[in-house]
Amino acid sequence: MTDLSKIRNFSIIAHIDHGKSTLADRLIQVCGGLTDREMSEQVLDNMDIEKERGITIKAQTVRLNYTARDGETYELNLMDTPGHVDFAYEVSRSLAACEGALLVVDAAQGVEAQTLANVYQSIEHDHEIVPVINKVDLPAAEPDRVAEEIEEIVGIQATGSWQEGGSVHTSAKTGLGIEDVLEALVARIPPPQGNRDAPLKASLVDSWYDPYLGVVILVRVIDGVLKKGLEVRFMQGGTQHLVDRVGCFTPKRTDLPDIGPGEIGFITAQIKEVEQARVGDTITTVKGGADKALPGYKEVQPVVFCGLFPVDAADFEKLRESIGKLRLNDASFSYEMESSAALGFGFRAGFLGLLHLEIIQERLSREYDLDLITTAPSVVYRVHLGHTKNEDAKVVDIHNPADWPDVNRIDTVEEPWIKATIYTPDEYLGAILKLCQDRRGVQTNLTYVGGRAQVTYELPLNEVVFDFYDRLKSISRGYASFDYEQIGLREGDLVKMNIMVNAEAVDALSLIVHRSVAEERGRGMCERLKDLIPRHLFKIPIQAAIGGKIIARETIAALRKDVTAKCYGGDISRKKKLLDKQKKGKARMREYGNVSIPQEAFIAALRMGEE
Ligand SMILES: Nc1nc2c(ncn2[C@@H]2O[C@H](COP(=O)(O)OP(=O)(O)OP(=O)(O)O)[C@@H](O)[C@H]2O)c(=O)[nH]1
Repeated sequence: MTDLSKIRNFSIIAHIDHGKSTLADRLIQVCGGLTDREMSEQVLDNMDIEKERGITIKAQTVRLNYTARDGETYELNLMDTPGHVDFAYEVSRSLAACEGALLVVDAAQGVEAQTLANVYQSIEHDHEIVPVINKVDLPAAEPDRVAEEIEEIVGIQATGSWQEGGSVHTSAKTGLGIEDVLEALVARIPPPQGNRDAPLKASLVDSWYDPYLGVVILVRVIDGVLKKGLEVRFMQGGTQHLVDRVGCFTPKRTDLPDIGPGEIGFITAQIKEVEQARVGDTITTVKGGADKALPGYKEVQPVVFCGLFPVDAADFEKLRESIGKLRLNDASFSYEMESSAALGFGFRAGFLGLLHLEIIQERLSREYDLDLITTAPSVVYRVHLGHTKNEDAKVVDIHNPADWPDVNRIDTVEEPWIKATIYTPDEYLGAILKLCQDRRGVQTNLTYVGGRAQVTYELPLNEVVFDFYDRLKSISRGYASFDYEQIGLREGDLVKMNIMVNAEAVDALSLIVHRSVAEERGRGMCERLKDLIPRHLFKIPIQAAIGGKIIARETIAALRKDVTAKCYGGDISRKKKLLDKQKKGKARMREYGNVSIPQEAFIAALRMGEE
């Protein structure tokens, strides 16, 4: 157990690509945590998807021993935090476990919106923030300008040398300035406080499933000592467990005799499901435990929902198994079985946000080799129902258009809103304002900082879950950054729009939309479907309707005659091949009002496209 004054707990805040992982690797290398060969792989981002998309999903912590220039050896705990708004709660729990943070800013790019959100959180946790201006080796680097920008935008000192309270200049690539980062950490980040003799209080920072160890729990001990063999109680979850392993990551897993106050480490306790080890819970001893849990616990609720269906109906069991496995490691997404006339059996799943949805979807297709159809994402609507002869008035939360109540019973509908902060080079501002305006946004602020604009909008979440982020990226050629937080429910004139093919409603294409944009969306959808559905022998009307009212219509003209009949006269084997091919094709079609709709059409129709 280390003397409290020799411990430093910190996290790294950085915008994607500003060099967080590279810097972390360097810190590990300097502290001798790994050999060169082991360093050849980036250590902190360990999932494929994280690597490819450059996003850290699960927090990992590394304990480093650093012998400083003062001759003392310090225990540095580096807490990696997920870098995306969808995981804001996990971020807040990780930050709460630290006393300080490194703020890494690219010397050529400067401060970005997403960095800001995390910095503000860090400031809220009373962190000592050490600015690190990275990539000073780049020809385009302007460390002095960026230092001024940090002062101006973030409001912390960044000019001057790090010894004077300014920023550390580094190149994580060449290794320049890495020791200065470690010295600045030791000198400027305060040591943790805690009482070894008080009842045990440890904060559950993160948990994940390990096939060999079961659920691994990352903890920050506040008071008391965590040891193997201790009977512990999870104060929020209400369960009891026997601690059977205590340790840390260096980054290799290393067993320890105990974890004392101020320290970060992991425990295992024969827990089978991450659901039982909820982030934010307080761990104490069964005997003589603490009587009050640590503040800040929150149960996370999914906010974005969508249907997940296998393209090949025969894959349903495989999908069920795979979803179950993923859920073992991620208690924040939920799912239940759903069936759709168009898409067969599948699941309705809930996510923390769009990125979370994409990650799960990608893992299902990549790790489990599943071909999936995802229905349009939906948010949770609060619907107020009036009373009827037989039923009292009541309030229901709806996240599936299929469950939308009868219009006549609906009094009012509320929808979730967000506050979005967008940070963009000037030249794209006009197009971005238009996009926000088109999505029912209400502008609340617009400021300019060093040739870039920061604009805040209040937007209905349902306008954002569609393709807002993709559109934003495409109109700003990738330069705009976007960040959001939820700001509660507001009443809205929301209606269910059905899409009918040959007079039959296609359930998978139903949407909840605001009345003001319904016609435009309906028209877009009908136009796309017209191109996506092959011609049949009869005329096919495609309609968008709200209740009984048709708001948009397209017609697919009939094929005049059976053109295939005469093409393939003689060759039997060729004809057979063709029939086989047709049969396979049929399996991927869905019948609606006698119309065969190719599977691809659903996917393409749901893509909002470049309207
Ligand atoms: N020239 C230069 N490139 C750097 C430096 N530090 C990192 N990079 C490069 O910048 C890119 C992003 O670095 P990462 O360390 O993956 O960035 P990150 O902030 O961890 O990004 P995410 O993990 O994607 O959030 C990589 O191609 C690095 O090689 C540096 O000091 N100089």
